[in-house]
Amino acid sequence: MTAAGSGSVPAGRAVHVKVPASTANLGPGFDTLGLALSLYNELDVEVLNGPGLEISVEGVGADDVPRDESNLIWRSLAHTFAWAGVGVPGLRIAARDAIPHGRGMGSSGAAIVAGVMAAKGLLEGIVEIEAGRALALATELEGHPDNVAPALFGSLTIAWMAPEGPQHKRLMVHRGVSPLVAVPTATMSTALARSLQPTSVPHEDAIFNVSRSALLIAALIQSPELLLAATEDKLHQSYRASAMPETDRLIRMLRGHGLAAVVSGAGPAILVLGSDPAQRLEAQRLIAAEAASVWECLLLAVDFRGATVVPHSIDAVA
Ligand SMILES: Nc1ncnc2c1ncn2[C@@H]1O[C@H](COP(=O)(O)OP(=O)(O)OP(=O)(O)O)[C@@H](O)[C@H]1O
Ligand SMILES: N[C@@H](CCO)C(=O)O
Repeated sequence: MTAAGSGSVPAGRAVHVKVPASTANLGPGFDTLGLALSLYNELDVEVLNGPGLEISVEGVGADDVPRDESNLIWRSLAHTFAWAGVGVPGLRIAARDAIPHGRGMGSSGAAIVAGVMAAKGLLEGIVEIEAGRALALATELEGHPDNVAPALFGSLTIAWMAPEGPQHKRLMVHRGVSPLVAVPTATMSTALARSLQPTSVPHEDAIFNVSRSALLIAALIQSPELLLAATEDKLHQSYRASAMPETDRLIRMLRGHGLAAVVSGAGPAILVLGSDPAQRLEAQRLIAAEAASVWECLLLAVDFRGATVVPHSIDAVA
């Protein structure tokens, strides 16, 4: 369905977009649960006087990002304009990236959300893009909603697919919950990780994950002391472990010390959900002692705001 908009975006219109990283699954909540984290990609987008596409990228992973129409941010922006029924104008896009690619911190989701939000800002007054539409457009490109929902709305999100499209519920997180993400130098594509999943699982494993997912919501919003039990999983991590053996080994080690460690998204980064700040410092110490050189520990806060877009003066656009 498209919005059949009329009109075009005037030259000189410019927006600034900020999108948080996200960690999906959180153990048992495969393709459903996600948490926004305080690490951000930023973007300036300006409408040119004529046709064209100029993309500049700075920061983490900049060398790997295409500068043409295969760029994920541009594809997402163009997808949103196509839904709006408005032609894409010539654009200058300047990206500053902090979210590492292919680690399980929602870099593709953030790029997609950046494109949707940039389009939303540029189309303001021409075609309005409501929150539910933004989630639908982003999910169409990402394939599953568990990263794009927290990237869009912030905090902890439950996302699910309904006949009318993806839906979400945003929840506040208990203030004791203290995330740490341990990021390795190695990467893992989400597509590869998903290819390792079986098409069906034993009924008892499904029951196991239903119980832990329900418990995990209680642990995250009310009872962080339950996080270790609540982050157990039988739906995805064991099937993917052979593709990321060091991640698997460190998670077992951390969980053996009573810490709620899980694969972050499709990996290979590790998410530790401390029930208080001291727990994640303990996780940081244990990781440094075991695997210092190739793992960077990020002590992050939960982002409660989600993606933002604001008009931007062109004088300030590089
Ligand atoms: N800022 C960006 N600009 C353009 N493309 C990006 C950007 N960030 C990520 N991408 C694209 O997304 C790909 C990584 O997506 P992938 O789903 O494999 O990993 P991820 O999103 O980091 O991890 P996960 O989905 O497990 O959280 C990159 O190889 C690149 O093609
Ligand atoms: N739920 C997704 C998150 C990564 O995009 C997966 O684990 O494949």
